[in-house]
Order: sequence, then structure tokens, then C-alpha cells
Amino acid sequence: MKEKFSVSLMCMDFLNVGEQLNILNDWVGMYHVDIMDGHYCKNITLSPDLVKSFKKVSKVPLDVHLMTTNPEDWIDPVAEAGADIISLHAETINGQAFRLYNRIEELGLKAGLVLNPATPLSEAAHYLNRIDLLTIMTVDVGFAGQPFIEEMLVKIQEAKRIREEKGYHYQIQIDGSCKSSTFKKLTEAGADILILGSSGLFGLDKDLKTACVKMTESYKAALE
Ligand SMILES: O=C(CO)[C@@H](O)[C@H](O)[C@H](O)COP(=O)(O)O
Ligand SMILES: [Co+2]
Repeated sequence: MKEKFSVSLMCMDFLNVGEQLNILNDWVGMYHVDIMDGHYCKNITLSPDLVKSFKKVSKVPLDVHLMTTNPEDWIDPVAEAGADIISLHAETINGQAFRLYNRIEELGLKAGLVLNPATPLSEAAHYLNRIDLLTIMTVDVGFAGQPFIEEMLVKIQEAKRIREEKGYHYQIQIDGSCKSSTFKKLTEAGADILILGSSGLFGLDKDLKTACVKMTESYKAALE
């Protein structure tokens, strides 16, 4: 079941990073690292240096979600820091999408694509075949703890249908408000990986191991 979950590391308790990663290594299949530059969205979060530190303790792949106005400036630094997957926003790569995905391939990393809630799949139609991981935002970028955007369920269904029709290989990942009340509808719509943040994991209990147990139980109960 681990492979169904990723964790948004910006939601961690930063006074206890190593300890928490050692716990999370047993519960999830991937780590989600939000890098924001304060321009593309109104927040500043993690960084290439932190990717380097996470890499020392992580036993699962690191997926770097680049929310930066100039993603081309950050591909090489995050690759060097130890990213396994680099996820680029469609809204930031028009005019250089193929060059940037070629660079990610040259670096031997997996290619991710992220779509904002207001961006349709058709925006990325010409490079969906190159993507290993498709992340559908179900909140607007910038912050944890925002309400789930129901309108995204049809986009998830469409992403699954297009994958089947065209024979594409991307996994469908959901970013934003993945929690007990949304687990079932997201999974039924076609989500393969759910990113857990404040609402689906860290907010469940002060003790992270207990929060992981509660999350797994709530996931099983939701899907019954
Ligand atoms: O990219 C982002 C926000 O721009 C996310 O990865 C959040 O870190 C995640 O949505 C938090 O989870 P929730 O608080 O929504 O559950
Ligand atoms: Co994210």
C-alpha cells in the first residue's frame, strides 16, 4: 500500500526532520518536495539544499515540485541535490517544454508534469507521452490546508481516459487536500498516488507514527 502515498515535506515539523523521515520511510512510497520562489506563487518553501539533506535519510524517491517562474534555472541544481523526479508546471514551460524534458531525460531522471486547477489537460497534449508522473493540483498552488476543488474530479477521469486511449504510461498523482473525505472519490476517479499533507497526515496526531496509523486506517475505511 506504501506506493499509493507520497508525503508533502513542507508540512513536516522542521524541528525534527530526520526523525520524521525515518518514520515516513516505512509508510509511503515517495516524498514530495515543494520548491516555491515567492514569484510564481506567493510563498517560499523548500530548496535544493534541503533536497540534499532529505536525500541522506530518504529510502524512497524524491519528487521535486518546481513552483518557480524560471524552472530552467532549477533543473540542474535539484538534480545535483538528489531529485529522482522533476515535476514542472505546464504554465511555466510553454516555449521550452521539449528542451526541458530533454534535459531531464539527459540527467537520467523521471519527468513530471503539474497542472494548476485552472489549466486543462489539453494544454500539455503534445508532451503527455513523455511524462512519467502527472500531478493534478486539487488546490491552488502556494499553501497547505486549503479546501478541495471538486471540479478536478473530471480532470482526473479525463487523464485516465487519455492514458488508456493513447497508451501513455504516466502515473496520476493528486496534490492538495488528500484526506479521508476525498480518498475514495480521488481513487475512483483514477488517482494512482495521493500526496498527504496537513489534512491527510500531519494534522491527524501530534505523534507522527500514530498519525501514519490513523491515515492508513482512514484510507482503508474510506475505500471499503
Ligand atoms: O504544492 C502544494 C501547494 O502548492 C502542495 O504540495 C501542498 O504542500 C499540499 O497540498 C499540502 O497538503 P494539504 O494541506 O492540502 O493536505
Ligand atoms: Co506540491
